[in-house]
Parts: sequence; structure tokens; C-alpha cells
Amino acid sequence: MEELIMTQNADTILNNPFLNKGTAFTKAERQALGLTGTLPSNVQTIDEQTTQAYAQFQSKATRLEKRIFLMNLFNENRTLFYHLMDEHVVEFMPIVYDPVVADSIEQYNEIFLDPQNAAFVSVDAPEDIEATLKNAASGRDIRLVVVTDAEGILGMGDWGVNGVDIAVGKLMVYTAAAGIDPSQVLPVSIDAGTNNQKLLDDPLYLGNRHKRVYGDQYYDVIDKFVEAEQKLFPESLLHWEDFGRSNAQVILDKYKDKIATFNDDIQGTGMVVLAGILGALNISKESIKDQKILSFGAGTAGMGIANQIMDELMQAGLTEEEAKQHFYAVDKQGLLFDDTEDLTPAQKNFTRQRSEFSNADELTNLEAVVKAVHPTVMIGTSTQPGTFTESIIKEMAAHTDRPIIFPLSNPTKLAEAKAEDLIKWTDGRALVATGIPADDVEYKGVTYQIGQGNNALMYPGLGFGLIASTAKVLNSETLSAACHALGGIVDTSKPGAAVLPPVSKLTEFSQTLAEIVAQSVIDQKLNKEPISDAKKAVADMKWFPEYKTIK
Ligand SMILES: NC(=O)c1ccc[n+]([C@@H]2O[C@H](COP(=O)([O-])OP(=O)(O)OC[C@H]3O[C@@H](n4cnc5c(N)ncnc54)[C@H](O)[C@@H]3O)[C@@H](O)[C@H]2O)c1
Ligand SMILES: O=C(O)C[C@H](O)C(=O)O
Ligand SMILES: [Mn+2]
Repeated sequence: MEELIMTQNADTILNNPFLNKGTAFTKAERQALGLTGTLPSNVQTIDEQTTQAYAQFQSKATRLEKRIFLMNLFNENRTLFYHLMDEHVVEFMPIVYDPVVADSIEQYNEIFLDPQNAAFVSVDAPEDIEATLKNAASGRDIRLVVVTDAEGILGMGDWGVNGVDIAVGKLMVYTAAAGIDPSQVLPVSIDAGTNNQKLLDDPLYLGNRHKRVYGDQYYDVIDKFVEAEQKLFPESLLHWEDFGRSNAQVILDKYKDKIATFNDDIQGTGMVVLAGILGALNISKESIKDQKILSFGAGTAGMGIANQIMDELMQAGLTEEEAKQHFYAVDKQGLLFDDTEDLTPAQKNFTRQRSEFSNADELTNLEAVVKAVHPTVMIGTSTQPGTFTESIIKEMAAHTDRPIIFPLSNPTKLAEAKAEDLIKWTDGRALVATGIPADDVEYKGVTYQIGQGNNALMYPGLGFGLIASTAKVLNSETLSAACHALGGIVDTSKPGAAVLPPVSKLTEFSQTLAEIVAQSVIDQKLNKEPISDAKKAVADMKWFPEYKTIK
């Protein structure tokens, strides 16, 4: 058999997405790096490459084809990919991230081309965890890890190893929004098996072909993973994404006081929803202390949101008991009471008493609860499409001037309602945010802008601020500071103003958010390294999608 000898030659450079510049390698670089003659002779600028790549992107007929084109570019040349994305953030966000990322997860086996520099941890080989992370990092200085076990991908349930694409997608948004160096990030899939029978039966499925592992064996793998991750990348932030309801909070509670870490579905979502509510109250000129908050879908996100709002109410001077009186949690069982069966630990903090209602036994569905409670804020994280019906919304809107309504379930096909319907059903009074991007709504001569109530507005700035300030942990004080960071960006005096800033300003406000987060860390002396200037720390860390000289 012939021997393959690996040396630093043209192939290894042109196939390394962190180094590759393609036709932008200069004559001198081509000579120094052994690339002479391996590329067409014309040397292009990154702007010329970007124009060419965008034309190719536009020529693709479907959104999935567009995504595949962008993923190929990402796999070949990270700098060019981000240069292009920088110019088209609003257009690319739904393609590289939610909602089209959902299609690529569903079709991962069929369209698989490249592991995208992710680490694939297997529950069946705990002894390989350290080597797995080390190999995938391949000597890079990792500062940010996004890990998923894919038990709860968006609202689509269990997608096994296919879910790795959400980790890759979240990281793309980090770089595009906040400017983390793409060579300093690592997406991780924890393949704990899958309960998705369709995948188990699919001969093309690429993950472990067995049922999902739970309990001690699972937590042991998580422990080993965290240990290896911290050992290999001691300066890194660990971001948890799309874990199942039974594990997400347990894992967060285990590590949140020990290392720099957060759960995006619990905390990132809590942040964006509180920021959206504060934005809405800015428009309606109401106080958060006068709100009755109904969470429909009291799972990972629903309870993360409730806890973040709870914190805000307590900072506004309410006791914990008083603050709790503002919440109504509704799940499959209907309104959650203290004697409801199968409550999760997170739900137990937000239950009501049957004696509060004359018809408690009838409060088994959203419509009955809305009638009985008259909420002023209604948040959907239920994964149940179309459940915010016209009659429910009209009932809610009959008892409050400016109903705050956030149907947040993703992707598009799972949303509790469409922005356009909510505006119409409430005669333009609803203050709306949706999980995926929504078009402006024209109604009776007013253009309503719809905020994107997606944690992507918050986690890049949050994470980048934590990394830049070398934070030891993330605490509630820093989270709260971050929730208030987006105020003032939207002109609330304009009719139809959005409750959250637009994605077109994502880069701008992610920077502000990062600075506020870093400042909070420094103020509390939670930084590992001696840092005093938050703005400088953020600026120094920021990566720009421009080619650097290769030596
Ligand atoms: N926009 C965002 O930023 C954002 C962030 C996180 C999650 N989400 C979305 O929220 C949804 C939930 O995500 P999660 O991580 O909390 O999942 P989860 O599984 O932890 O929670 C979903 C909850 O909905 C409940 N539910 C299911 N059917 C119901 C019904 N008929 N009536 C009432 N409740 C019902 C479940 O019992 C569960 O408690 C997903 O669609 C996800 O995409 C959006
Ligand atoms: O991924 C998203 O679009 C937001 C959120 O983390 C979700 O799970 O839905
Ligand atoms: Mn998520």
C-alpha cells in the first residue's frame, strides 16, 4: 500500500478554512507557502471575492440550497464567509440560523458533506472524550464551546447527532454579531443516542444507533466532558443549547457556580423576553409591577423566562411571595396548581392555589385560563402551533390596552401565532415579538415593526462580554445588567415601533451588550485576569473578517 505523508503543502493550506484565502493569496504568499501555480493567476481582493460569492448565493433557487452554498463556503474559507455575512446579516441570519437550520438538521444525513470542525462526543466512549475535544480543536486556542445533546432541538424534539448543526449555527451568529474569532470556537455534539425512531430506522443515520441514555451513565459523561473541556480550554465559556427538559436545568445548576457557563434556552431566552417586555412597557408607559404574566409552555424556556422576570420584579422592590403572584404557568395539564401531578422542579416555584378560583377544575386549557386570569403578557414556548387563537387573543385584548404577546416557539411551523394576525385581532394594540424573523405588518395606515424575540439578540453579546472579561462565573447581577442594555435603541415614539431592536443593528448592540456585561464582571471582581477597562477588553478581543498575513 502506498504511504501518505502529511506535510505543510498547498493542500493543507488550501483545505484549512482558518488559513485559506483562495484567489486572494498574493504572489508573495503563493511563493512563500508553496502555492505557486495552484490557483488561477489573477489575485483578487476580499471584496471582489465577496461580490462573486454573493452572486452565486443569489443564483440558488431554494433556501436550503442557499444554506448549503454558504456552508460550503464556510467549510472552505471562514474569513470570506464572515466578510460576506457581515454585508448581508439580515438576509443570512434566517439561512445560517433559525429557521433554515431546522431543515438542515432534519436532513443532516442526506446533505452531510463535512464535520465543520465540530467535536463528536459519544456516550459509548467516555474514555475518548478528552482526545475528541483535543483532536477537534487541533491546537487552536478555544475560548467558546457551544454544546448540544439535541434532545430538544428548537421545538422539534430529539434529533440525535443531527443536532450538531444548531451548535455550528449558534457559533456563526456569535462571530457575525459579536466578533468572536472563528478559530477560537468549538461546536460539540454529545451523542447520547436518540429516541427519534425515524432516525434509528434510517440506514443513513450517522449517530449512535440506540435509545437515548439517561441517569447516572449520562451525567457521568457530562461530568467527564466538562472536566476535559475545562482542562483543555481553561479560558473558555461553555454554552449549553437545546438539552431536554429533564436535563437542562439540572446541568446548569450543577456547574453555574463553578465555571463560566450558561444555558441559552433558560437564560438567553429569559434575557431576550425581559428585554422585550421592558421595550413594550416603554411603548405603553406601563409598569412591570402592574403586569399579569401567563407562560404557555412551562418548560425549559418558559420557566427560564419566568425566573428572569421574577428577578426584575424583586429588584423593583417586591418580595419573592409578592412577585410570584404575577405569574400563571400553563402546561399540558392546564394552569399549574400546587397539587398538579408531574410538576418539574422549576414549575414548582410558579404554581397557583385552587382556592384562588371558583372554577379551578375547569382551568385545563389556555382559553379557560385566559378568561379567568386576564393576563397582560402572554408568552408562548409550548411548541404547539396556532394555539394563540383569535378568540383567546380577543379575550385577552378585551381586558388590557396594550396586550404584550410573544409567540416564541420555533421554527416557523411551530409558532403559537403569526404577528400579522395578532396585530389585526387586537386592532393594532398588541405589542408583539416572534421567535423567527417576521415581516413588517401594514394595518390601517401604520407600519408595525415586529421584534425578533430570539435569544440570538442576547447570547452573542453576553458570551463575548464574559469571554473578554475572563469571567469566572455568570451571576444574576450580570444577567440583569444585560437585560437592560437594549433600552434606548428603538425610537418608541414612532407609531408601530418594535419592542426589540432590529437584527440590522445586531453587530452594534451586541458590542454595547458585551461592554455592559464585561463592566458588570469587572465591577463585581469576577474576572480571572487583571482587567480594568471593559471597553478595551471587548475591543481587543474583537475579530474582523479581513485576511491576515500568514507567516
Ligand atoms: N425564541 C427564542 O429565543 C426561543 C428560545 C428557547 C426556546 N424557544 C422555543 O420554545 C419552545 C419550547 O422550548 P423549550 O426548550 O422550553 O422546550 P421544553 O420541551 O423544555 O418545553 C416545552 C413545554 O411545552 C409544554 N407543552 C407541550 N404541549 C403543550 C400543550 N399542548 N399545552 C401547553 N404546554 C405544552 C411541554 O410540556 C413543555 O413543558 C420551542 O419551540 C423552542 O424553539 C424559543
Ligand atoms: O435557536 C433558536 O432559534 C432559539 C432558541 O434557542 C430555540 O431553541 O428555539
Ligand atoms: Mn435553543
